[in-house]
Amino acid sequence: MLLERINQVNDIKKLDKSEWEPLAQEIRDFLIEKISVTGGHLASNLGVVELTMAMHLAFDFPQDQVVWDVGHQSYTHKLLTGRKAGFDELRKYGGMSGFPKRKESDCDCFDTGHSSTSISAGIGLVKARELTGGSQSVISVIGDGSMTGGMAFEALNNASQLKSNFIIVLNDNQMSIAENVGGLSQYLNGMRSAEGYNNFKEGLQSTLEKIPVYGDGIVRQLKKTKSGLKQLVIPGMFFEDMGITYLGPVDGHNIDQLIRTFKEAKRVRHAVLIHVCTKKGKGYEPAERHPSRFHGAEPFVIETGLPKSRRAKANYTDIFSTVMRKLGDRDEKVVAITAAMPDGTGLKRFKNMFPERFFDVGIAEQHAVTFAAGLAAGGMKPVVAVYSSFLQRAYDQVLHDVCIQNLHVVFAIDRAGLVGSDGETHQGIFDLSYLSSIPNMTIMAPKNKWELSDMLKFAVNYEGPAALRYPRGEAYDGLQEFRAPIEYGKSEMLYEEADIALLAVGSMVKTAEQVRNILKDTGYNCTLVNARFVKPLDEQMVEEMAKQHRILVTLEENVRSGGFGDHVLEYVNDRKLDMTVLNIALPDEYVEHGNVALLYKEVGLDAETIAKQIITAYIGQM
Ligand SMILES: Cc1ncc(C[n+]2csc(CCOP(=O)(O)OP(=O)(O)O)c2C)c(N)n1
Ligand SMILES: CC(=O)[C@@H](O)[C@H](O)COP(=O)(O)O
Ligand SMILES: [Mg+2]
Repeated sequence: MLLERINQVNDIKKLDKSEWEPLAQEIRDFLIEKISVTGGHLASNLGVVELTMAMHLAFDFPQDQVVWDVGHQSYTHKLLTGRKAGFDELRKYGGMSGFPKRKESDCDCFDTGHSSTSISAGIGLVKARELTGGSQSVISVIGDGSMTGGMAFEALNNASQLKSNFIIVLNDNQMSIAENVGGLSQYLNGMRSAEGYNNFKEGLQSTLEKIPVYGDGIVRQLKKTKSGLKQLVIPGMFFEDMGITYLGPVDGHNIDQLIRTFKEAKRVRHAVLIHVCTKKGKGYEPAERHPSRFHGAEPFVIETGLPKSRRAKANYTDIFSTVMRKLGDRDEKVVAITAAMPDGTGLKRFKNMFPERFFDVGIAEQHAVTFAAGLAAGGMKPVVAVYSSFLQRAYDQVLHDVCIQNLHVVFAIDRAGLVGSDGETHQGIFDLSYLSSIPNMTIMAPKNKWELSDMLKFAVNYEGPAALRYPRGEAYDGLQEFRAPIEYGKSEMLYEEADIALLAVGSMVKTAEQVRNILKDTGYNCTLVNARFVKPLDEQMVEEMAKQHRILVTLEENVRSGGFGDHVLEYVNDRKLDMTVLNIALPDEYVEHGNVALLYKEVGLDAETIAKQIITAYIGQM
């Protein structure tokens, strides 16, 4: 086992060249075996095994610095930097993260999780190197999908001004999570076909040489120009024209070729981009065949590639998907937008049924939102389906382009709340705070699967910006008996008693039901209200509750700061209502990766902890 000899950074350099290929195979086997148990980002990692090995052979970590874009493909890097044992606890609470983490290793120089940040961070490291007189290499590794994000373009624009070495590795596997889309992807496809390019170049050269008297001279002259014939035959030469040297395309599974190219790249005295072509899922047939399915895989059976457990119940994404299809059918004005996540957001079925009304804009949340604003201004009814943590990117677009103009854009915010294994970069725990500060915005959260359906229909028929947020995972199918029509700004009374009132948002209604049962078993009366609307606040309901309750408990799966509870508290204080408010929410902290049920306990959002807190607060009122 070669992997037994890889225990710390740079151990790979002690191997004989003949051992590189067998090591690549062992790394693949290791990743497949471990991820089949823990789950994780398999396909992207299988694609960059040789690329990562070549980097570790050509550079010296931790002196040299690599920034992994998104970071979901950093597993081989982790393996080669002394973290082999961490794979048994990959993405588990207290275990190794699925993303690069500075606190985990000095070989991780920058934390990532959201896409398209690596070139900006890399430029920052380069400038810091220049200012401190360092000599290390700085490398940013970015995928073709992540390269479609606006930040990457902003950074390229800036990188072209660098006067010292900066290496950008563009890992082109023709895939985002789904197939990569758009003009850049087409452009890269053109460059990727190296054979076609080389044939064309040779064909062009021999045609030119045939021109009597002048032909040879033209060819000589062209070869002298900065990028020679390439400049002539590749339209635009986007990177070179910007002042960034382009090297490639390079076979990303050929370690020799990669090392040679890295050596060449190190000599460049400004920014250089190496275009590396890889196969997503390489070496594991199910992942090669279904790279999207194995992008972020649940535990699976290695022999078949099938998930180890089948979901018994529909999740919120499934419900959203079904209702969107119906809405698309009923109303030709309904259009759907995703930023490179047709599968994750559940828009794939809408795409298949209404391809002309479906838009995958690439990993470009900011553009997605302003594009939706344009659609709304043009009379359409756009639904932007997006994960809560990724919408953070588009705060200004929501405010400036949608809400100031009061445009009718619907935000279907999936993965709102704790998402689990992806950890702090992906927890959707800020949206209630960042959205509720924006005038004109309406915010809803469903208590169960039927309410998601009702709220989506309501939002699509409402005039103005409307957001609905729902969590990752299984849709709650309890409380079916409560299905009053959605009324703008109105909450829903579920159980009316006295003394203690629970006012819960979305996913926390289910928890509040459990809390209420615990409290009742302990001998306390307890009202339960489903908030439904986070904005506007149902002030009338709050006033009513102040009449019969000593304590009002707000419950939300969002940070406390700026969240629903904060607004309720503000109202109660402003009106001097005679009632104590207890805000149950997430603390002002980032929540790390781990199983969601466990995380709830850690942050005090589980029913038992909440019930104890309420009893303590209530007794304090006696
Ligand atoms: C801002 C943001 N939006 C969406 C995502 C979700 N996401 C994670 S990886 C990925 C695709 C990345 O494609 P690429 O960079 O080509 O890497 P590959 O998986 O193909 O190696 C997407 C859309 C994200 N991490 N960050
Ligand atoms: C790395 C990344 O951002 C995505 O792959 C994310 O992990 C997907 O999360 P879901 O599994 O919740 O769709
Ligand atoms: Mg890709």
